[in-house]
Amino acid sequence: MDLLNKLNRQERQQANEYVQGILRRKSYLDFLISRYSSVDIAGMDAFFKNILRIGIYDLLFMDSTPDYAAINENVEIAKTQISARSGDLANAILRKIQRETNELPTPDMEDRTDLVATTFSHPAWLVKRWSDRFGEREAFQLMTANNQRPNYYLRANCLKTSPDTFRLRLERAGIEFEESDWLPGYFKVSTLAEVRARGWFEKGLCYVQDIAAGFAPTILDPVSGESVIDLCAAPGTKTLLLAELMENEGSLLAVDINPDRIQRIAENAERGGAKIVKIQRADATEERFKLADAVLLDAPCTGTGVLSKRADLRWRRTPEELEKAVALQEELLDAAANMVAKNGRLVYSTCSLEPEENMKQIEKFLEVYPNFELEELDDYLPEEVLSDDLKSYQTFPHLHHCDGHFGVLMKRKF
Ligand SMILES: C[S@@+](CC[C@H](N)C(=O)[O-])C[C@H]1O[C@@H](n2cnc3c(N)ncnc32)[C@H](O)[C@@H]1O
Repeated sequence: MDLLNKLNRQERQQANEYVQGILRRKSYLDFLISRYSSVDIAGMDAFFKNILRIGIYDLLFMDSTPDYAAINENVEIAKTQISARSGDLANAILRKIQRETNELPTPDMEDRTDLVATTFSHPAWLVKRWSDRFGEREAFQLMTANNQRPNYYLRANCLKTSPDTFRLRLERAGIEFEESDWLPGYFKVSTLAEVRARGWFEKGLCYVQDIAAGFAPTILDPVSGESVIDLCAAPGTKTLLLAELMENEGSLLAVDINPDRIQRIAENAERGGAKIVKIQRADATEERFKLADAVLLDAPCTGTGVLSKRADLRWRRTPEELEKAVALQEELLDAAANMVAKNGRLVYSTCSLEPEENMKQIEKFLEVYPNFELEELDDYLPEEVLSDDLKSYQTFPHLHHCDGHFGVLMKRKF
């Protein structure tokens, strides 16, 4: 973290590109290292392995880095930071890979799951889970989408500007964008650098928010004067959209358990002019709140819908983590149900693709809480993201070209 703070903005972006990119391709890069190195990768010094990963990633996936720079710079680091011998070894490996770029070996493990996991750089348990569920072909498409550099959506902050004015700003600045027809005010861009350079984030004119992340506040549909609780709110991107939809009138309580993340809600609300936001640090499973007209539970989850932007998650999540997430979501849903006033609304959302965290979780909930009922969502969202009964949405990176999000809207009847 200290090192990151010493970098300027451009260097930070580049560091992020390397970290995310290498994490997206880690198994495949390691496969190449094991094929081209005379030293066994299992016993290889971690720093040296990372130098090789960067060098190979540079050679194969970074068009902006010339091959000679990819080789020389990484060889030099190995030489000066480790030893002359390591420099020689890095040089031999990287030069051979450069020469053979067009005929690189493909993974050839006997076990099918291992082979696919190495080829697509995903953990074996996810490969198995997704292949069983979607079939191999579609699982390949999903993993391929996860390995792409992500596009970003900018959402115009309607407390400070309008979609029309913001579109004009983008046009005048010569920033290429694609405007979504799913929700108003979302503009897809391929890089954030130019928007950052113009200071639009600091001025609160726009936020980075995937279009599918906008679905949950949209279906909660809060109006001016209502009381709303955003139960797992940090860093507050959905809170800000709620404040906008409420036209800054009413009461909007943003709750989160994490002290560092909660600070970011305050910063974002201040920047975006979301004046009605009150912030409370609390464990939502324990704290009692006044009944609200509408509650958003954007639950902590495995994040398997956002593996392109959060490449690290694929290596950190495990089946045990999935079980833990499901248990916490169940507790949070219990708590949320007791915060909704009669005739009030509850939205449950995740950025997961896993049924246990999504519809199966809701089915269990509805068995315990017959006073809640699912609502249809076609008044709010395009049918292409809705289930057949129109009562839930689920996006997939390979089908919808955005992050994978799930959500439902429930009404409390009695
Ligand atoms: C998916 S993130 C929320 C993202 C946020 N809604 C947004 O759009 O910016 C889930 C959040 O739940 C919070 N959380 C986890 N357990 C919690 C609990 N028991 N009570 C309150 N917040 C909790 C985490 O700190 C995390 O910030």
